[in-house]
Amino acid sequence: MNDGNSSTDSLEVGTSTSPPPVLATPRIVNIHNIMRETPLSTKRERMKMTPKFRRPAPKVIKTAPPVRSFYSAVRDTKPRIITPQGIYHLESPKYNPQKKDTYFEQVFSIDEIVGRGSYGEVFAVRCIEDNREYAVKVSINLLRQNNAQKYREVENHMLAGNHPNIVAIQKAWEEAGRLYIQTELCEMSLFNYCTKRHALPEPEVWNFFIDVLSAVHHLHEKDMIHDDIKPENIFVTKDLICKLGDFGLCVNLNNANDVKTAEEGDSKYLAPEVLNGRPSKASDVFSIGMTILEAATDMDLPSQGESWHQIRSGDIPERFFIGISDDLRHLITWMLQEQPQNRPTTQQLMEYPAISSRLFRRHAFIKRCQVRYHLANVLFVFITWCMAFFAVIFHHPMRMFQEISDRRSAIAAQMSNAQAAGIPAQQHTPIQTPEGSKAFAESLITITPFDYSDDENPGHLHHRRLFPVVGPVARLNFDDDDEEQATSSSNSSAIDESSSSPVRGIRHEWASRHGTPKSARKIFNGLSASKASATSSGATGDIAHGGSGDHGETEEEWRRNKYQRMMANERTLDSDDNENTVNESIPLTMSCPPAIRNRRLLRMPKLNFGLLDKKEDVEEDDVNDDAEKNSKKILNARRNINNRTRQSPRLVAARTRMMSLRGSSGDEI
Ligand SMILES: Nc1ncnc2c1ncn2[C@@H]1O[C@H](COP(=O)(O)OP(=O)(O)OP(=O)(O)O)[C@@H](O)[C@H]1O
Ligand SMILES: [Mg+2]
Repeated sequence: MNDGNSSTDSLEVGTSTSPPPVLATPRIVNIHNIMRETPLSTKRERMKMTPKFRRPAPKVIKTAPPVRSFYSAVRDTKPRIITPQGIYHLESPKYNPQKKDTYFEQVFSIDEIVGRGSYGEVFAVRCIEDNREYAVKVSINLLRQNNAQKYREVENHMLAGNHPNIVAIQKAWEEAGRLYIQTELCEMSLFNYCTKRHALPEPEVWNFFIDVLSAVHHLHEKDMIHDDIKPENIFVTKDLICKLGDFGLCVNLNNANDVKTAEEGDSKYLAPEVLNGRPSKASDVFSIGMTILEAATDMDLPSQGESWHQIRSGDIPERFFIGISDDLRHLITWMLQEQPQNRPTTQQLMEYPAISSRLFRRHAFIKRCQVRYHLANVLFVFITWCMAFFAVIFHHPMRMFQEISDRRSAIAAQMSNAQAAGIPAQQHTPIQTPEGSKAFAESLITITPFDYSDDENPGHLHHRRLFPVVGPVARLNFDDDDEEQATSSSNSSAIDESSSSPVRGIRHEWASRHGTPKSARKIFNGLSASKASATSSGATGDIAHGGSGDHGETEEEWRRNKYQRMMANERTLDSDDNENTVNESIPLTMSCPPAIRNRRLLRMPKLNFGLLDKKEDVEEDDVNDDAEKNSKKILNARRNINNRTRQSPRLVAARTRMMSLRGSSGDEI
C-alpha cells in the first residue's frame, strides 16, 4: 500500500491489516514516520537524518585513563622485544641506540595513520629491514610498569598462532613506556568497508561470515575468547578476505588472571549476559551474530536504550531481512538468542549445511590467494638473488671492460692532443707477444756508450734503441765529418768518398740521425786535424792551424802533439769502453752463416786494411812522422777502396742511386 508520500524507491512490507508498514533499506519514503514507529534504522537512514556538518560522536573510552601510569612511567628508554620466551633487548642493523629517534622512527618509514582506537593509533609503515609494508599499533597511554597484564594483548595474539583469518603478528616491543605491535597490513576494517558499501550482497556476507567464524572457531578451540568481535576489529584484505584482529580484550580461559580481569567489549555487539557476568564463547558467538546482522542489513546498531534490549530479546523488524535468504536469517537469529545456552557453538555453525557447503570453496579460495602471495614473494626473492648473483659475477669483468675503455679513451685523447700540438704520438706496444715484449723492454734501455754532454749533443738526444750499437762500425771512417768540419767549401770529394764506403755510409746515416758522440768526435777531430795539416802542408806548404800560432809551435810540432794527445785520449776511451775497441788483428765477428757471408762478399768491396801497412812499408819508409804516416795510410786505403768499387758496375749503380737520393749530382762519381 502506497500513501501519498511514497515514491517509486519505497517498498512497503506487510498488508493493510498488519502493523504500520516498515520501509526496508534502501527504499525509504517517510523517515520521520518510521523513526517514530521504531527506533531501529539503517545507517543510510541515519545518515539522511544526520546533518552533514555534524561531527561524529566521540568514541567511548572503555576504561578510565590509567592514573598510576603518571607515577610509574618507565624510565628505561631502550627498546625491548616481547617474545613468548621472554623480553630481550631489541637490536637491528638499522637501529642506532646513540640516536635520539626511537626504534620505530629509525627502522620504519611511516606512510599514514590508518586507524585510531581507544587504545592506540595504527600506522601503515614500510620496514627498512625487509622493505615490506606493515601496520604498527602504538599504545596511546604509557604502560603501567607494575601491571602484570600489560603485555596481554601481545601474548594472546601470539598464542592465537597462525591462521589465514587472523591478522598475523610480526613482532611487538616496548620503548619509552609505549607498546608497539607490528602486524600485517590489511586494506581496511570491515566497518569502513560496510560504511562504504552499506548492505552487502549476500554471497559476500556468507564469505565474511565463514571467515570470521573460522577465526573464532580457531580461538575457541584454543580456549580463548576474543571478547571484542566487531566490524572495527575485523580487517579486509585486497582479496576480500576477512581477518580478525585487535586482541586487546582477548581472554585466555587457561589463564586465571585473564578470566578475572576480563573486560566488556563494545556495547553494540555485547551479549546481554556479559553486562552482569563474564565473557564466554557464547558471547563471542553473539558478537558474530551482531556483526553479520550489521553487514547484511546495514542496520545502525544501538549501543544502549530500548532498541538495544529490543534486539537482544529477538525482536528485529522484518524489514531488515528483506532480500536475505532463510538460511542466513535463521543463523543470525540463532546466534542472537538471549540465552547463551540457546546459541550455537562455532562447531555447530561450521557444521551447518549452508556453511559447510560453502566452507570448502572458501578455504580453497583462501589457499589459492596464499599460494599466489607466496609465489609472488618467492619470485621477488628469486629475482633479487639473481640480480645480486649476476651483479657479483659480472662485477669484475665489467670493471675490467670499463678500465680498458677508459684506457683507450685516455690514449685516444693523448694522441689527438699530441697531433693537435704537432708532437709525434708515442708508440705503444700494440700486441703483447713474448718477442714484442722483449724487444720493447730492450728498447727501453738507454744506451749511452758515449759522452753526450757537449753542446751539439744535448741530453734530449738520448734515444731509445732497439738494438745495441756495433762497436767497430761506430769507430770507422769519421773523415766525412772531418771534412765537413775542417772546411765547409771543399768537401765534394769527401762526400764522394764517404758515399762510396758502405760501412761509412751506415755510420754517416747513424750520425746524421743521432748526432756524433763526443768521444768519437774527439777521435775524428784529431784525425781530421792531422789530415788537414798534411793536406795543407802538401798543397800550400805552410798553413798554420788555428790556435797553433798562439803557442809558437811549428805546424809540424803542433800536429805531432795533437796526434799524440788524440792517441792517448783514444787509448783511455778504449780502455773505458771495450765496445769502441777495434783489434784489427782479429777478424770481425760475423753473425751470418758463411754461405751468406761469402755470397755477400762477392757483391761487397773487401776492406783490406792490411794494404795500408804494406804500402806504408814499400812507399813510405822515409816518413818519420807518425801522424803524417797515419793520414797517408788512410788516404791510400781510401784510394784503394775507390779503385775497387769503380770496378764493380753494381756498386757504381748503387752509389748513383744513393747520390741521387742525397741530392748530389751524378757527375761526382
Ligand atoms: N592490521 C591493520 N590493517 C589495517 N588497518 C588496521 C590494522 N589494525 C588496525 N587497523 C585500523 O586501526 C583501527 C584501530 O585499530 P585497533 O582496533 O587495533 O585499535 P584499538 O585501540 O584496540 O581499538 P579499539 O577501540 O577497538 O579497542 C582499526 O579499526 C582499523 O581501522
Ligand atoms: Mg579495535
